[in-house]
Amino acid sequence: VSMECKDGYTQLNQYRLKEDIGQGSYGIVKLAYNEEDDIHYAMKILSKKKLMKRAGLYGRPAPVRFLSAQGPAQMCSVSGLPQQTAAQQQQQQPCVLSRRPLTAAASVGRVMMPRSASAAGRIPSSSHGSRNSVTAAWNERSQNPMDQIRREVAILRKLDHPNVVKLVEVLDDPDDDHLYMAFELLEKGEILQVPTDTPLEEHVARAYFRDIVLGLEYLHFQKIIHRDVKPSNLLLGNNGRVRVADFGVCNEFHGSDALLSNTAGTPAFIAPEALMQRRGMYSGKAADVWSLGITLYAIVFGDVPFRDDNILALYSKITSQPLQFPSAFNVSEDLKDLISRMLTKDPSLRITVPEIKEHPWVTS
Ligand SMILES: COc1ccc(C(=O)/C=C\Nc2cc(OC)c(C(=O)O)cc2Cl)cc1
Repeated sequence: VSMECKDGYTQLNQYRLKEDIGQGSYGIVKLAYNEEDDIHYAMKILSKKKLMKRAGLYGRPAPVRFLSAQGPAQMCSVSGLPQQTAAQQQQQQPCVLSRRPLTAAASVGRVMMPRSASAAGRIPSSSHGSRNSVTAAWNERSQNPMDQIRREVAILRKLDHPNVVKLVEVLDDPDDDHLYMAFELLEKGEILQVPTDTPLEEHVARAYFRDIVLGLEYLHFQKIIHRDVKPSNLLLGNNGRVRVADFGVCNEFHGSDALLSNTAGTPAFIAPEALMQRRGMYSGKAADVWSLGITLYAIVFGDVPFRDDNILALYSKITSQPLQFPSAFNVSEDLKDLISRMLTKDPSLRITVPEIKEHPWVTS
């Protein structure tokens, strides 16, 4: 992997890295021009050091930071959480968990709550929320983040479906702190930035939704739970087709469903059963359906159904607040019926992917 600068651009083997086109808890995504085939790709760039720090396995633990698209990262004291603006919450910007106990789950962006964290977000004193809770979370998935990345790459390599992103190449130079993942470029990017005053019309939402359901059905068939379905992980190509992206917190399972116990994903999209006080194991497939329901609601109404600047209030709404539709929108009864069935709080009563495929709104 040779890195050099050519008139301001970074050259990475045959790829010329250009502007940033994506950003998230994982790192950044840059537009990359491949000089060998004269084609543009999406180059996801991960920092190994950052990954190791996040897992508390490398040097000083990363401080708890809230990276928001707007302002600079603000340090937050462990005792209290900074009030996140709703927009920041929606920016789904990441929060980096440190080894130190969090009084409440970080409200913005994707969180990996150690198994021991209760819905209150407070990590019970018994676990001290120190290394053991973070490594408890990682143990659930793997000993260290490089294994996690290797698993993510192994999963991506085996996936081949029109509604799942296509990993083309991985560039990993042991001497370079960065890991590069080249994906086929989906030229139009995220299907919708939420919140927005200009949500999708029903027929557009239906076309995208059909693609996403087929992608999710394929993942579940491949025994993978995505665990972070949300608009920013749904990418649109010039051909009008949508692909599911970002397998950074996905789970592989054996048998007919994953039985999950930790909490992962983006707060506004996390299923109620994953947040219950005395939660047992819960179905991975049903939790993906919930996130898909929040996503469908958001692309049609322009915002998520449950939102609060305070993470604990948000979790309380997700688990207890009845679903409401904004009266200002005139959407079909079929669509409201489908969303209601996907956002049924009891996972055992929630609609399943096969049933979604047969729903009148999807087939109409
Ligand atoms: C406006 O034009 C735009 C065209 C393309 C993009 C774009 O591609 C953004 C993110 N891309 C990705 C992110 C991923 O994870 C977080 C993964 C993955 O790990 O699966 C794969 C891809 Cl491709 C953005 C704007």
